[in-house]
Amino acid sequence: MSILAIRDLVVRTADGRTLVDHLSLSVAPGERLGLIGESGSGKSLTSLAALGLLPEGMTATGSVELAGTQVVGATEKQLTAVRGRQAAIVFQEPLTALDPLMRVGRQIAGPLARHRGLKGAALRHAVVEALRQVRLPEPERLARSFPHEISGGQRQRVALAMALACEPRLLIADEPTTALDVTVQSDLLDLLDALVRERAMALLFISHDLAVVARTSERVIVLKDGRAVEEGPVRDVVHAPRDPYTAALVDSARRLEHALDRRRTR
Ligand SMILES: Nc1ncnc2c1ncn2[C@@H]1O[C@H](COP(=O)(O)OP(=O)(O)OP(=O)(O)O)[C@@H](O)[C@H]1O
Repeated sequence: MSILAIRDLVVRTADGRTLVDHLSLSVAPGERLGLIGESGSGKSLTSLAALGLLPEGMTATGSVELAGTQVVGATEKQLTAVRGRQAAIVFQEPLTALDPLMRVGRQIAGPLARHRGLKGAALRHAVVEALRQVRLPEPERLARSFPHEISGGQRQRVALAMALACEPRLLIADEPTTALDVTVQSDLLDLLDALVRERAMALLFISHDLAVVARTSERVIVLKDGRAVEEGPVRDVVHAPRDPYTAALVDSARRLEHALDRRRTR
């Protein structure tokens, strides 16, 4: 059974505009699926719909089954039972997930206490361990910091530690490295890849960047104007795109790669 099965998902605004248009996708346990498309293609709305987190006024129809729970039309109580434990999300901007006025350690302690029932010394130990698992140096010191006192890359690792605290079976990563500079981005992708493999977690990786998706995912779905235009193993899609839109994405990724290569050899 899939950990996430989306069928005929339609997301509309209150005034009736269709932003996601009959999208179907599924993620098997342990599978890594990439969702790619340019800005505004509906990637984020799809990821939010998967967790029942669509913005106020938007409606979803169709079916979104997350670990066997129907998310479309679910109550907040039903959603709370699957969020975190079954699936967790990391966003492009880690500050979205972090409270600027709370020390990092306390923020990670929240989900750990709720989901694992830890407290006192055991909770403090688990917080440090969670920070260590996302390869943060000096986790004891870091736990005492406020989000603004640490770097962007460190903040994204903290957001990742929070998402992993409940040991979800599916991690949704929505452009998690876009706000970071290139070397930090590369380190975070390596970390994400290692964590997903170590924990045999499924991954839904969302990005506008084909090179990044190729690095993180086995299979990819190409989204354009809220519709899936192509789907297949990453290798096939990159080497022999069938849809003209995908071909254009591949072409621009190649041109960028060549330009970078030329700069490197200069
Ligand atoms: N709260 C909202 N109200 C109205 N329209 C919205 C809202 N959120 C998103 N949209 C519109 O829905 C469409 C899809 O947005 P979405 O954020 O899913 O795109 P995306 O592919 O994730 O793009 P990006 O990479 O820029 O985040 C866009 O046209 C966007 O303007």
